[in-house]
Amino acid sequence: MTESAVLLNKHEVERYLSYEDLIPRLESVLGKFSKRDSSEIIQPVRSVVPIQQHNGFLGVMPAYLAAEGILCTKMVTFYQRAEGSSLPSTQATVLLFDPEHGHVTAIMDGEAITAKRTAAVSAISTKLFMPALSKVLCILGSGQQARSHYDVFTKLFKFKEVRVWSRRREMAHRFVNDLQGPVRVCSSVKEAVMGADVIVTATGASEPILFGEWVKSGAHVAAVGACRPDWRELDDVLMREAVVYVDSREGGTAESGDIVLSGAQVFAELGEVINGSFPAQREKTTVFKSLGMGIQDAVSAKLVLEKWNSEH
Ligand SMILES: NC(=O)C1=CN([C@@H]2O[C@H](COP(=O)(O)OP(=O)(O)OC[C@H]3O[C@@H](n4cnc5c(N)ncnc54)[C@H](O)[C@@H]3O)[C@@H](O)[C@H]2O)C=CC1
Ligand SMILES: O=C([O-])C1=[NH+]CCC1
Repeated sequence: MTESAVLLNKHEVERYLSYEDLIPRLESVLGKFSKRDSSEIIQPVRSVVPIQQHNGFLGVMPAYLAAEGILCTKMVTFYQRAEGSSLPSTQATVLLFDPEHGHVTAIMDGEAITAKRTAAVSAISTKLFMPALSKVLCILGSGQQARSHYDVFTKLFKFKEVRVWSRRREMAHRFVNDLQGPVRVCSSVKEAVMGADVIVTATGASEPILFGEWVKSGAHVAAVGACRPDWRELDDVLMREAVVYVDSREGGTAESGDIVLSGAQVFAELGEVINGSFPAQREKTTVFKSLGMGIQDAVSAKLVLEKWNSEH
């Protein structure tokens, strides 16, 4: 049956996936997921195969959303690349299935889905947790995630200043040269984050780069990197002093070095705030620790296929 599957490349997926359509679908699915009704949503924690010889990992991320009729899996590889490598560190393919009969209905690029849905979920966290009258956005990292976060954050929020730091200054300049709006390149993480209201960490770091002593009280940190239980982006001080939210409690406690190694307590899932079970503690310093979820890929892929169907 796979010969009838729709094949969509990165360019097509990018064209069909808009943040306007994606954000409400993600809010809805995260809220439902956090109710833990297994007759509605089944999504195990990602299975990860380490590729030790090559500093990489293969993750498999299945999800079934019964009410929406979505059966999906993403296969994603993520590698720790040497400085200066031009290869993407995150690459992915998404398969959609017909849940009734089990055949594949679509095979699509997952890089654009991963970039956009991760940034969209961080934007949802930011809408809920950032301090009122936030003025300064800081992005740590200058790769795919940094770019998608810049795009959606500057689209949705009105920051007066945007700063970027990258471990190689020339990469930060390259990042800024590709953008329309003004962005200040900073020479250190400390310079970039001091006084920032919203901080995005989207790096391949495996040791802390963001220290609590630099983070303004009440700021919101959307922490996207360090998706292995022995990797860190944030230090113990930040993790223990902030109110910590996650996308999934199971994912956070299995996969996040920032949570596991700091001993920080998870306050709530993002979906638990969306569905009203837990409050958004906007007045406190908050960390949203994102690991990525199969349900996020599933609703994104379904949206892409719907758009494609509407044109064919
Ligand atoms: N939470 C989620 O759902 C997702 C998380 N990720 C993670 O987000 C991070 C960024 O991913 P991409 O933007 O796709 O990667 P990328 O390779 O496009 O960008 C990585 C950035 O991190 C920087 N970097 C690498 N090693 C570093 C180090 N030791 N210290 C400081 N900076 C370092 C690079 O210079 C680059 O700016 C990765 O850790 C990746 O695994 C990726 C996809 C989804
Ligand atoms: O959710 C995702 O696709 C990933 N999270 C960490 C690396 C890839």
